Amino acid sequence: MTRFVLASASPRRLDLLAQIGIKPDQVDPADVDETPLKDESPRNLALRLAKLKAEAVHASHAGAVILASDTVVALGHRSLAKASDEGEARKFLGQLSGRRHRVYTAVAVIDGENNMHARVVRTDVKLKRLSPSEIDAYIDSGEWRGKAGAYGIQGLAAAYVNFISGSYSSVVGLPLFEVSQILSGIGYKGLKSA
Ligand SMILES: Cc1cn([C@H]2C[C@H](O)[C@@H](COP(=O)(O)OP(=O)(O)OP(=O)(O)O)O2)c(=O)[nH]c1=O
Repeated sequence: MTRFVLASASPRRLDLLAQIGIKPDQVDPADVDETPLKDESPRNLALRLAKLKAEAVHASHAGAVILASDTVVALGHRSLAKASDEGEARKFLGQLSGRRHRVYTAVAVIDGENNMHARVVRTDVKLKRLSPSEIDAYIDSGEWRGKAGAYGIQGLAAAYVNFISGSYSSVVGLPLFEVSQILSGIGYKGLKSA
């Protein structure tokens, strides 16, 4: 069977792939510059970075299927990526508090013949209005680390999510329906059938 390489350091993405029966032959995270371009929309940022990550890893795995992804939380035209420290995480949570936002996750797959297949999935999410003590407790939990927008829907923050419309798995890090569609489309055989 064609080798499958996950170009991601995210443990969530590995778990999500396992959920649909995919165990990568190798995990080879991509190290790319995630700085947004001037006036780049959150959607375009997620798509560009997912493709960039796939391409960066593709070079060293000829003939393999490569999968990479990127998640961006969007508030209006603003992109909230991973918070770099507690102060930024606190700022992001304050901005998200009580407001609806969008989560864009892009997935990019390069097939065994070097063709790129990419999709972006939008999910709308709302966090309830957070009190200062709720923000403090969440910061103390450390769960904000390494997550776009400084929250993880799959953990403690689930208690604060009062609305979601779209793809839950995409918010966690990988839109499983679209991943499965792309992999079926390229004839990849490692999918678990439902
Ligand atoms: C909004 C949200 C994001 N996240 C995570 C998914 C991604 O891992 C992370 C966004 O950062 P990304 O840059 O998309 O990914 P990453 O740096 O973790 O891994 P890699 O680039 O190697 O693939 O935020 C959650 O786990 N739960 C959530 O609710």
